[in-house]
Amino acid sequence: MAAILEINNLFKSYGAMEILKDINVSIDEGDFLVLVGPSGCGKSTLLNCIAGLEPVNGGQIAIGGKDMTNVSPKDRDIAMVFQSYALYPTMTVAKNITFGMKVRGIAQSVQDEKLAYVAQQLQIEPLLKRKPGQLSGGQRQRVAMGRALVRDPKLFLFDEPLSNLDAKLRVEMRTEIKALHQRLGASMVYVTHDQIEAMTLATKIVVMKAGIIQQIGTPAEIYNRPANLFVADFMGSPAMNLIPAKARSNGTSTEIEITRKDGAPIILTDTKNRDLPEDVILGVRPEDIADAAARGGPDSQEAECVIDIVEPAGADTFAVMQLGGKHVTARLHAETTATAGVAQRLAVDLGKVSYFSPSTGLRLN
Ligand SMILES: Nc1ncnc2c1ncn2[C@@H]1O[C@H](COP(=O)(O)OP(=O)(O)OP(=O)(O)O)[C@@H](O)[C@H]1O
Repeated sequence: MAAILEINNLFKSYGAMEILKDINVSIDEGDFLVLVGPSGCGKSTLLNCIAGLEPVNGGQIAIGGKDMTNVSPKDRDIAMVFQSYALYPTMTVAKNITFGMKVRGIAQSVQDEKLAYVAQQLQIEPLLKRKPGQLSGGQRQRVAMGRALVRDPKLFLFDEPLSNLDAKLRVEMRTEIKALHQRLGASMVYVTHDQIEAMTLATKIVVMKAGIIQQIGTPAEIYNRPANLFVADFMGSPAMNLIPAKARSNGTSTEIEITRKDGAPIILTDTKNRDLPEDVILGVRPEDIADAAARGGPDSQEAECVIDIVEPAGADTFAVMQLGGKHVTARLHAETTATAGVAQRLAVDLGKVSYFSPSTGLRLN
């Protein structure tokens, strides 16, 4: 199957400032690609290059198998939904949605048919006669999506479409966008700085930092096997614990030594004989540290540690302790007996940990 979007060796500068550095990404039809990264990493610039709103300084962009690098935005067979909605305030919802078709000279009967279809898909039929000023933020966002949907493009581009909505509505609209993607099977590229949005929506995630792709993968790959310390820290909330440790292999298994706040060592045995250097950063997700009584998989290893802070959060309780000179968070059951200032027996699931090089920051296992 040909890639619906293929970007090769893309470079983009503003003046002397290089913003995108050697970007290579491709997605298949039906993929939901999320570009995620901190503010200023270049994700909107990359989306604008795909849309043709920004010229590139090197490389190629192909959409639907055709080179579009130098093609004007209107001929790229894309539709874009912006954060600001960009609706015409004086037109009704129906006119906002059909205006583009009217400009392109599409027959009235086809316009009516497409309008009815997207209004039904987005459940905005009762709103068609209203003006944008008479809509809530979420309803405006739906209209903006309706305008993109009627184009029936090869590729939908979304630039932080939910960032103007309040927290509750964001979650609702996120679910709607996911459902819409599943119904339509459309190909989408979506920019966000919200790693949870990225995890929940994407079939494929691109994590960016300072104009460079750090990792491309499915949400599970990115979450379970982050390629470097940046991705490990950025994706997941609370973040992955990154604990300085010493590794010693005895030929059949690997001993991992971490230092407690009282200076005493904790030795955990990783049953895999990993080829690790002596100095490593041990990466453990909060949910992979459990109360020893509720220990998880066969690779769990127990240790005792004084808990500094206990934070009940409804379904879970977070316990914070100090290991290897770092604050370490464990996601425990709501019924945990963990108490601040008291030693607790915990189990770490070594089957799920990551190891990173302290010098390069790259994944080792
Ligand atoms: N028109 C422009 N001229 C010069 N520099 C620009 C221009 N547009 C963006 N930049 C710079 O390019 C870098 C990347 O910006 P971009 O908007 O792509 O980042 P982003 O990852 O989308 O961030 P955010 O989430 O804050 O929108 C930033 O340092 C920004 O200041």
